[in-house]
Amino acid sequence: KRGNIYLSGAGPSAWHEEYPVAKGKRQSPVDINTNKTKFDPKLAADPLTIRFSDSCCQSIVNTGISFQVTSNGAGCELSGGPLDSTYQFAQFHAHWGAYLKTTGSEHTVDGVSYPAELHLVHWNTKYDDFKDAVDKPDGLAVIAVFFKRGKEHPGFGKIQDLFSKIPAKGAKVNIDFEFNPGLLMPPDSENYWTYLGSLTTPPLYESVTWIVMKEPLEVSVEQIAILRTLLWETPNGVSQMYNNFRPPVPLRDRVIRASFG
Ligand SMILES: NS(=O)(=O)c1ccc(C(=O)NCc2ccccc2F)cc1
Ligand SMILES: [Zn+2]
Repeated sequence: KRGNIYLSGAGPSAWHEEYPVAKGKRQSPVDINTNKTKFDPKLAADPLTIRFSDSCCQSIVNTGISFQVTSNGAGCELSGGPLDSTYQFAQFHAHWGAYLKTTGSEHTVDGVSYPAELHLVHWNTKYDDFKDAVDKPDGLAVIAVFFKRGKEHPGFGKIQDLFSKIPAKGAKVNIDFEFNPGLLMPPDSENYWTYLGSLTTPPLYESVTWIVMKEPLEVSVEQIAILRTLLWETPNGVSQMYNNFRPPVPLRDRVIRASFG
């Protein structure tokens, strides 16, 4: 169906036709070549401060290209590290691959994909609101957490239990239990890479300071499979949602900094 940005036309490789910025200087995602990242002691000197609260997640919606847990941001703020101001949490969603495939994440590390990638989206509070911030060069900060197959993650499972309630694009339910997005941070969230990039879906605004956690979060193989039980529209009708990721694009004239040596 026309509406599916990954499956209509030639998919991500055709986005530049409608969104010329797709071939811009600070697009995302990128491959993180660990031989070319640069340790920046300033990132360690001013540690990233990630604050989440138990009461910040209001609802979960099927956006037609992922699930999205939306927050009013109360008590959920990000500052320090590469950031020059305070960013407020707005939502988290994910991107993933297909059954029995190793692809799925958007960022890759030394050319290697993870099966899925979580994005925790924050907006710069120097702007009035998310919509005002979304297209400014310093408007957004997104924490990316890779998922890897391992032990079950009961916390994420509580969110996945809601997937059956949002079967179609636009479907939305309230989250009536406490869920602290901090549960989705990897055990060690001091080690990260950071670079200036963009939204990874149209309109691809070059407004994101990316903070990519080095350590992946373990979830079970079943939980990776449950991501694909969400549904989306395709040219052949409604089907399981998968491969909702943009592959890496050229780094161009950027250096990815590391918070660790
Ligand atoms: N995958 S990601 O890089 O983390 C990403 C984060 C947020 C958006 C978004 O808010 N799009 C809707 C949107 C776009 C433009 C203006 C307002 C919007 F709500 C898109 C991609
Ligand atoms: Zn995303």
